[in-house]
Amino acid sequence: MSTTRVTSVAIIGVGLIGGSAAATWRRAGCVDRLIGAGRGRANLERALELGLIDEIAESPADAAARSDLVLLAVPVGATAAVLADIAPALGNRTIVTDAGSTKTGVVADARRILGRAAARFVPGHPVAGTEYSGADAAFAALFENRRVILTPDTETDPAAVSTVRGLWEAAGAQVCEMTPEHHDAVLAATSHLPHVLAYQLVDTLAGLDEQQEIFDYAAGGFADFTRIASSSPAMWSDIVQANRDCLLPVIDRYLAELNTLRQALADNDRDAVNRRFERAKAVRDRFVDNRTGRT
Ligand SMILES: NC(=O)C1=CN([C@@H]2O[C@H](COP(=O)(O)OP(=O)(O)OC[C@H]3O[C@@H](n4cnc5c(N)ncnc54)[C@H](O)[C@@H]3O)[C@@H](O)[C@H]2O)C=CC1
Ligand SMILES: O=C(O)C(=O)Cc1ccc(O)cc1
Repeated sequence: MSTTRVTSVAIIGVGLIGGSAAATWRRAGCVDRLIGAGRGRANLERALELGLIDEIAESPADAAARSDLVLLAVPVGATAAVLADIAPALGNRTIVTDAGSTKTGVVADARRILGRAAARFVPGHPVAGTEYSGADAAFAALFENRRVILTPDTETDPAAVSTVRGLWEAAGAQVCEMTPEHHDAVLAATSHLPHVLAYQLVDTLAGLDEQQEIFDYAAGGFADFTRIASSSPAMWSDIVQANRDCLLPVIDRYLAELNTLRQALADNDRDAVNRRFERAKAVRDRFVDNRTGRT
C-alpha cells in the first residue's frame, strides 16, 4: 500500500486532536509542512515549541490559502464560523476535512457555507481521545488501532475521500464510512450518553451534603466511571447541543431502565437486580479485551 502524501496541511485548532494528527502524520512522513492556526496564541506557540507544527499562520484563512488539505479540529460549535472564515481562501483543489464528534450539523454547515467546494469536504471523526485538551495533551499514537468514521455522500469527490482515508490509515487507524445520521445515532449512545452520565453523577454527588467525605472515600470505580467528566465542558456542551435529537431519546431510555432497576430494588426483587447485572457483565466482558482492559 502506498503512503498518502500531502505537501502542506493546515491544522485549524492545534489541540489534543489537531496536535495528535499533526504529530502522527509527521512521524509517518505523509506531510511536508504543517501550518497551525487557531484562537489561542499561547497554545499555538506551545504547539510550535513541541514541534507539532512548522509555523503559526496569521489566521485560519491564511493557513488554508497555503495548504492542500485543511483539518478542522475545533469544537463542533465553532465549525460554521471557521468554514465561513476559510471558504474564500480555499484553492480549487484544496481538501477540507474535520474531526468533530458530531456529523449531521457539520455536514449541513459545510453544504451551506462551502457551496461547490463542499464536494471536497470530507466529514470525519476519529473515535479516539482522552479527557485532556490543548497541544500539551497531543501524542502521535492516539489513533493507533482506533476507528475513524468518515461520512461522505454521493456528491463527495472520491479522490478527496481517498486522501483523507490514506492519512488516517497512516496514523494507524481503521477507517470506515457511514451516513452522518447513522454516525450521530450510534455516537449518541456509545459516547455522548456516557459523558452526560459522568458529568451528572459528579455534579449530583457534589451537591450532596458532606461532599468532602464522599470524594475522600471514593474508590477506583468512581474514578473509572467519572474520568470523562474531566473532559472540556465547552467542547462537550457543543457536542450534546449539536446531537440533541439523537441524545434525548437515549437519555429517556436510560432513565426508564434506571427506574425499572430502582423499582426492583425497592421491591426487594434480588433476582431481577442480579439478572440485569449478569446481563450487563456478560456484554461488557465480551466487548473488553480482558488482557489489557482496552476496548
Ligand atoms: N477530545 C477528544 O477526545 C476528541 C475530540 N474530538 C473532536 O475534535 C475537535 C477538537 O477537540 P480537541 O482537540 O479535544 O479540543 P482542544 O480543546 O484540545 O483543541 C481545540 C482547539 O481549537 C481552538 N479553537 C476553539 N475555537 C476556535 C475557533 N472559533 N477558531 C479557531 N480555533 C478555535 C482552541 O484554541 C483549541 O486549541 C472537537 O470537535 C471534538 O468534538 C474528536 C474525537 C476525540
Ligand atoms: O476520553 C475518552 O475516553 C473519550 O471518549 C474521548 C472521546 C471524546 C470525544 C469523541 O468524539 C471521541 C472520543
